[in-house]
Amino acid sequence: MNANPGHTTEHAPDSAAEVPLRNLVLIGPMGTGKTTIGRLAASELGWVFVDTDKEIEARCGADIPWIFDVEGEAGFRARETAVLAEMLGREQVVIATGGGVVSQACNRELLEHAGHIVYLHTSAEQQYERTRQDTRRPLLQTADPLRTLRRLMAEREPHYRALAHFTVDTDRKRPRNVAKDIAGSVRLHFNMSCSA
Ligand SMILES: Nc1ncnc2c1ncn2[C@@H]1O[C@H](COP(=O)(O)OP(=O)(O)O)[C@@H](O)[C@H]1O
Ligand SMILES: O=C(O)C1=C[C@@H](OP(=O)(O)O)[C@@H](O)[C@H](O)C1
Ligand SMILES: [Mg+2]
Repeated sequence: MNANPGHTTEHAPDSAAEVPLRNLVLIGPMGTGKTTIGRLAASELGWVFVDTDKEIEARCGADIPWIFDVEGEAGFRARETAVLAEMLGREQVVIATGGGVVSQACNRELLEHAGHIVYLHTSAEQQYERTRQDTRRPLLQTADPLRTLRRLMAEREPHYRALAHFTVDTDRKRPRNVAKDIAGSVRLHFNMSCSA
């Protein structure tokens, strides 16, 4: 019983899980601009930027093609889950994920408890145009990368859509403008003023 009914106290949450962390997570297929736009969105918001692929490479001391070659995709996915779990525990961070993050049920579960999730979408043709000169995506080193991109999209898109709070089409849009739209959606989601 409260002996002093007029007195209010701050309610301390029972566990850290009750506190919604303010972070932004970019999901979407290869070549939609998660890495490029994530960096710009972080600078719009004044938040820290992290890219799970870069973090995996830094921790492993090897690049993604090497990890796929030596450890297989399964080895890469295990590293990705470990990095994702750690990044999602941080505040005011923009996290660019790799396109395959939604392929693992454990990652999808982690993402369900993340902050604001934005799905970057673009056509398969644009994805192909943006990635075809780059040999650092092992899953696209196939005879027909456009077909691979379409197959991966068919498998993964239901997950992108189910997880996202906000979806942006990046076709024919400048990364800077997309980043501004995303920063606006973050401010709305967390009820932040422009200077927050
Ligand atoms: N909105 C955009 N318009 C044109 N090119 C873009 C756009 N966003 C990204 N790019 C280019 O596409 C390539 C892949 O972008 P990246 O950020 O690495 O994508 P992701 O991380 O989603 O795979 C880069 O060369 C980048 O400069
Ligand atoms: O779609 C995928 O499975 C992958 C996407 C890549 O990241 P980007 O989406 O940033 O290219 C990278 O994580 C790895 O090559 C696997
Ligand atoms: Mg990337």
